[in-house]
Amino acid sequence: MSLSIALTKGRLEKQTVGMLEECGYGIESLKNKGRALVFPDSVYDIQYFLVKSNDCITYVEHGVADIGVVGKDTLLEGGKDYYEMLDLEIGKCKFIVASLPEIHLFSKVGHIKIGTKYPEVAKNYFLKKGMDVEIIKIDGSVELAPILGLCDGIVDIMETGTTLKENGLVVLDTVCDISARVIVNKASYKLKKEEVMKVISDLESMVKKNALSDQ
Ligand SMILES: Nc1ncnc2c1ncn2[C@@H]1O[C@H](COP(=O)(O)OP(=O)(O)OP(=O)(O)O)[C@@H](O)[C@H]1O
Ligand SMILES: O=P(O)(O)OC[C@H]1O[C@H](OP(=O)(O)OP(=O)(O)O)[C@H](O)[C@@H]1O
Repeated sequence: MSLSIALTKGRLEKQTVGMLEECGYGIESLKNKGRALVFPDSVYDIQYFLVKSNDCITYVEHGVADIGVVGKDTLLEGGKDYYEMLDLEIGKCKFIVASLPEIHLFSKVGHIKIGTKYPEVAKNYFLKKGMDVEIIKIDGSVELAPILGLCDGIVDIMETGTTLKENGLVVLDTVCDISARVIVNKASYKLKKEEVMKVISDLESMVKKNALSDQ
């Protein structure tokens, strides 16, 4: 049976394609892609498509993609109607809480405003802390918001820490680690189990191989 795999384009794309290639998948069309969005595998009966991270979940939940590769950040913020099968241990970064150093966010009295691209993650974090905050949704360059006074602090992704540092912000807490995950449509898991599990186990052996070579 044929498989459809949704890959998140952007930061995760190159490493995901690299892992598939190392597993022996025929991904030449993904490497020389131009403006195409759908790519046939030259070895297996698989088609890949490249989508934005939120859309990856949508395609998998609706069964248009049997399998998806997407960041844990997007999974924590989005829907839940899929199986999360594997941590690819690529695209590693973390969710952090940050602010300007002079804002004592956790001891601040009165109304607290938090800017973020990830309102669900931020809401759940502050709920667990027992803090009542106002969440302000921002679509990008989140570090700008506290500098301009839109909010007191942010919940955002940190990888190297350069963006925070260059904008004079300090990390106050880590919310959780993030990495790319493989998700599977629930019906595909039952109806195409053999094909789906082959992809998962091929990728899993690559994760193990990468972990060994990192030691
Ligand atoms: N420094 C980083 N900043 C953001 N995401 C990162 C970073 N490092 C790894 N990632 C992972 O890469 C995924 C894709 O990020 P990318 O910036 O390519 O797309 P995006 O979050 O949809 O943003 P955009 O809307 O700018 O395309 C994220 O969901 C996250 O899991
Ligand atoms: O710790 P660093 O290595 O500096 O990376 C973190 C930055 O990268 C992401 O932004 P992105 O480049 O995706 O742009 P955006 O803010 O427009 O989403 C994230 O939101 C931080 O701003």
